[in-house]
Amino acid sequence: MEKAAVQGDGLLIPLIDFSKFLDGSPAQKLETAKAILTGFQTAGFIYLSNIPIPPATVAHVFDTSASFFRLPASTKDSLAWSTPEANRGYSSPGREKVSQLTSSAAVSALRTSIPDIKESFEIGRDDEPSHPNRWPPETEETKLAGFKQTMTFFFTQLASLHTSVMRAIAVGMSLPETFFDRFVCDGDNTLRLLHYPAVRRDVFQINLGQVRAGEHSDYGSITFLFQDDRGGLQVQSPGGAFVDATPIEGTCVVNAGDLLARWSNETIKSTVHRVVEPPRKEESKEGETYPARYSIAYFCNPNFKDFIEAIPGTYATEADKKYEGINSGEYLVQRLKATY
Ligand SMILES: O=C(O)CCC(=O)C(=O)O
Ligand SMILES: [Fe+2]
Repeated sequence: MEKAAVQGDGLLIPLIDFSKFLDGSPAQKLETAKAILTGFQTAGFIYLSNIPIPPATVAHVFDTSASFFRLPASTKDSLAWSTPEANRGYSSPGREKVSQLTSSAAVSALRTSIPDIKESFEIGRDDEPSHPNRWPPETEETKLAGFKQTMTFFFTQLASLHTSVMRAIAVGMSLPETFFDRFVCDGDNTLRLLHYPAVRRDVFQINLGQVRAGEHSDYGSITFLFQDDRGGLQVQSPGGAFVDATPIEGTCVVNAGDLLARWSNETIKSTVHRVVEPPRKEESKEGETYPARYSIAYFCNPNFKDFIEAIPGTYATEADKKYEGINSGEYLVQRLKATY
């Protein structure tokens, strides 16, 4: 049986060895698929170990990301994120305020009062002529040689992992293993590099409600999240408390997004999470700083062209369907419009 990665206040996030789905016996494969589905149905979050992406690859992406964020602000600003339709480029601290508020007026009011302390860089699929990626220059000065290649390679590896995890969900649901393949084959996903700059500890005392990333749920099918060892990610329990999702070396956090919750007729949960100041290790002193935190999120979506309606087996009769069908791309753009 799998172990718990996180446990507290009625929240249990399982730690699952994904190699048992990919390379295990038929019995191990089925057991792993069921554990993955159960994790998404109960916590909305799982941790996966032994994913088929080598730790050295992930470490290299983290190093490359840190080099990007060291660029001068003017260079980063020249690559600015432009529109929800493109959803590519750089967002300076305060640009995006993730939250559960849906009116952009309410989000704007919140953004000006307590902006998230973070900057990010979004990369989409690179074969989209109408929405080109905003690649930074790979020159002597930028020290970013190989940036585009590193990121596009990682993007492709994660697109393939998306397909594999959706296969596990299909097997868990007793659907044909490749049921979701045709819905995720386009790779309409977003790789987001995240940097939470070093911040004085007292900022969190002075501004009540100050966070590194506000509470929110993700929008798409599933998100893969790689975090460094700083900590600060928290996941909301069924009782409403925020529980630390402590980093575990060699694992990746995977959470279900709102569109998968809707697609599964709410049998899968899209759980609220946030990033706060790291857990206290010793008594804090005025003026001390928390070091920078880096994370990498890969937001997966059903193909933007696809129409998403309740997965077979998640409803008994038409009347049990909780939502109308919706186009995947339109859904995402509508969600992004509210937060930028
Ligand atoms: O940085 C993290 O650990 C979480 C980021 C996140 O939840 C997001 O960008 O959607
Ligand atoms: Fe998130």
